[in-house]
Amino acid sequence: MIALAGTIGAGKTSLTQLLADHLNSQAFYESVEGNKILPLFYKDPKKYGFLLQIYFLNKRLDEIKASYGNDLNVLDRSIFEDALLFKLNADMGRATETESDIYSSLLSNMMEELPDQVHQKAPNLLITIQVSFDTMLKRIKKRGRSYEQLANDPSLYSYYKNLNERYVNWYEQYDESPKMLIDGDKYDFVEDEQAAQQVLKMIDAKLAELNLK
Ligand SMILES: Nc1ncnc2c1ncn2[C@@H]1O[C@H](COP(=O)(O)OP(=O)(O)OP(=O)(O)O)[C@@H](O)[C@H]1O
Repeated sequence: MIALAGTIGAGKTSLTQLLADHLNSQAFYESVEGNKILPLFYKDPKKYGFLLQIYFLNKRLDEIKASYGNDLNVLDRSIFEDALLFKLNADMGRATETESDIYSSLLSNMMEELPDQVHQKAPNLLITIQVSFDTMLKRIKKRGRSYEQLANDPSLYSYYKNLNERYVNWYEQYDESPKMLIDGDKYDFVEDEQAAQQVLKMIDAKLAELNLK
């Protein structure tokens, strides 16, 4: 399967739809609106940080299993990014070292590839959308989910800034599968049809290079 990656508001959900339509495959979304723990986490990250990660881990594995059937199915977020978010939260004192260790070992246990399994769990391709901090803030504001708004909680500014910065390194170090980067500032594939076509063309070329299309 193809997994999208990128910071909050990068455009993963939109590109997932665009790409699945283009490839005539299935899109898999993790419903943010139906996530009851997320608003609790934003209100009290220390209390709900670990629970939220376990919730996401479970959901992402569900998505991976559901999408096995076709190498071109598209997932709106990769399971591997959650570790980045959790590490950030742990570094901010919102999770204990024990929670962080248990999470890491659970993730690697869940994602271990077994010798005779027919389908791999890692994606065939990871597509990361990279956006500047400025774009990230604009998109979060435009989308307007109340618990994500800086106006309601100014302390989110440093959380978002730190997260955005960490994504650069995370992408460089990611080695679970082939990968590619889309410049989400340069290509506004949501508002600009021409940009959308250019992005799809780049992805097609990468899929051809990997013999997936
Ligand atoms: N592992 C995680 N730990 C903490 N918060 C998370 C985690 N994964 C997602 N979130 C939160 O869930 C919300 C939705 O995140 P996500 O980036 O998946 O979708 P999105 O913001 O709709 O992105 P896009 O616009 O790229 O589709 C955000 O508020 C994000 O901070």
